[in-house]
Amino acid sequence: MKVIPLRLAGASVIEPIVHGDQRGFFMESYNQQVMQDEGITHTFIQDNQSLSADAGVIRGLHYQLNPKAQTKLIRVLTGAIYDVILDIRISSPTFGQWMSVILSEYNHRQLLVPKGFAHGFCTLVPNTQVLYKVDEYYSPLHDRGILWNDPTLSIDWPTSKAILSEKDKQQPLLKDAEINFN
Ligand SMILES: Cc1cn([C@H]2C[C@H](O)[C@@H](COP(=O)(O)OP(=O)(O)O[C@H]3O[C@H](C)C(=O)[C@H](O)[C@H]3O)O2)c(=O)[nH]c1=O
Repeated sequence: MKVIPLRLAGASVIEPIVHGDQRGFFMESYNQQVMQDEGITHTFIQDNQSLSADAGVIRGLHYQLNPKAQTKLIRVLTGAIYDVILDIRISSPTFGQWMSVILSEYNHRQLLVPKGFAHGFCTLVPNTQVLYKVDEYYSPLHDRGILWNDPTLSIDWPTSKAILSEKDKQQPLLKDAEINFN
């Protein structure tokens, strides 16, 4: 497994070892000991899965407030996503900065998103299934979001049609969002 630190401190791309043969492939999509050996010591306690039926579905930008903030380990089972993370750690030198990574069933890449980041993705193909591990349970009371097309962020989402939940259509701008990350 290869861990590639990203320019937003704490975030990494993880590239698992893929064993291909004439049947297809096998990979250990998650191995706690291997992760710990790479310094990724989170204890993930919940697995999530979403299916997006169409390309252009945008889910996010979401986060949970402290003390229920979540580290997320994201991968794509089928399809492909343009995954976006936004640094919302108030004292971070990269506060308000975002970056994107393509995760797909073909590149097998995973994205480690630390606490203190808002997360979202845009599907690139129909029937995209995203799996992700989190190290804190879902807490609706602590669930927050930031508007996907906040003009101060100028996230260049790869879609002109943005299929959104009603909740995500009404998320606050970053300047109005409730944030409690140092
Ligand atoms: C996140 C979550 C949601 N739910 C319920 C709440 C709603 O009734 C339903 C759909 O939730 P939501 O619309 O928030 O799902 P997404 O828009 O896919 O949001 C997720 O995808 C973005 C990209 C993220 O990074 C977040 O982790 C997560 O919020 O599932 C649960 O029961 N447990 C959970 O852990």
